[in-house]
Amino acid sequence: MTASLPSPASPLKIGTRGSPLALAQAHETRDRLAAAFDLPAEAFEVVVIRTTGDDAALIAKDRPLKDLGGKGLFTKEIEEQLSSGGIDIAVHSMKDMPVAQPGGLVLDCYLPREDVRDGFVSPGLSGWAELPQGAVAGTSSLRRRAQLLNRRPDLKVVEFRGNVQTRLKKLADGVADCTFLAMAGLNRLGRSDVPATPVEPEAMLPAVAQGAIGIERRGSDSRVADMLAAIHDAVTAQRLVAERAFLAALDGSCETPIAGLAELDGSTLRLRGEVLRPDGSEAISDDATCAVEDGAKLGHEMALKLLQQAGPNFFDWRG
Ligand SMILES: NCc1[nH]cc(CCC(=O)O)c1CC(=O)O
Repeated sequence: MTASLPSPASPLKIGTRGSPLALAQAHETRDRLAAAFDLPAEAFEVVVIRTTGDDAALIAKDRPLKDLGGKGLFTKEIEEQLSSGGIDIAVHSMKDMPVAQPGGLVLDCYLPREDVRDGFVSPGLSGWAELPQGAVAGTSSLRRRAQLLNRRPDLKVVEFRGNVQTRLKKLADGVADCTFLAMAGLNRLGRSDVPATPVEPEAMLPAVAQGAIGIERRGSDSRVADMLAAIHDAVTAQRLVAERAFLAALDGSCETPIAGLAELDGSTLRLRGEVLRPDGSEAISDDATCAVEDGAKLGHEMALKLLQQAGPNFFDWRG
């Protein structure tokens, strides 16, 4: 590499939200870059950026996140800092990222994907089949709510937000009988103490891009582009291309119950997708394969097929 590498005197600035999971992801990114270029950790500076979403979530603790504001609630300030040069890269959970980025910014570097599965958490139980009739599930995810009600219409779902600790406390206090947490988050936080049972994708298809970390950069910054290429995971990228094309064609903001998962078997890509009515009364799904390089096309076509099957008003219905 010809351009100069970061150093303790001139560190590469890594922007992130301040939650424990966001920090863990920023540190993983720093450690991978440091290892790839044989640099000390001090050649990087982790910059915590407070977002409108963080503030809104603090004020309106019991309201669904989707009611708190528009697109990119948790990324706006971070992307502003990236555009203006306050930071050099931004680390994100890809599950929370809109399908398109603001002009001048590029999001095409992914770290190796973690466990994609959701974890079912209910002290003493290993799956929702064991919950008694009418039990209460806590989740703020429209997807998980719709999927669970689709499989167990007798259950009641209540709004459940907050970090891992908060949610476990709510379970202990009896606010709900079970909750769901992404296995990826628990693993990245080293929380093997949390009694989470992984739910197989056949039972609950995960969110698009669940378990994947993406690193955003300025399109004009070729030094950073070269550095990120060294830690980029091509298989994760091929999977996310298909999943995000599926989401984009469905116009999936996080306000629609949508699930999608791509997996590779050699040069074959398998994509599974699901859309649901918010109340879980109906679920439409598809499962198809293609050559790895055709993932975007398959994602787009699968979305159109499901939209056609769903018909008008499918997503409008409020349960
Ligand atoms: N929307 C919150 C969010 N964004 C990413 C993760 C977990 C890590 C991941 O899926 O990459 C979580 C928490 C959760 O779903 O339990």
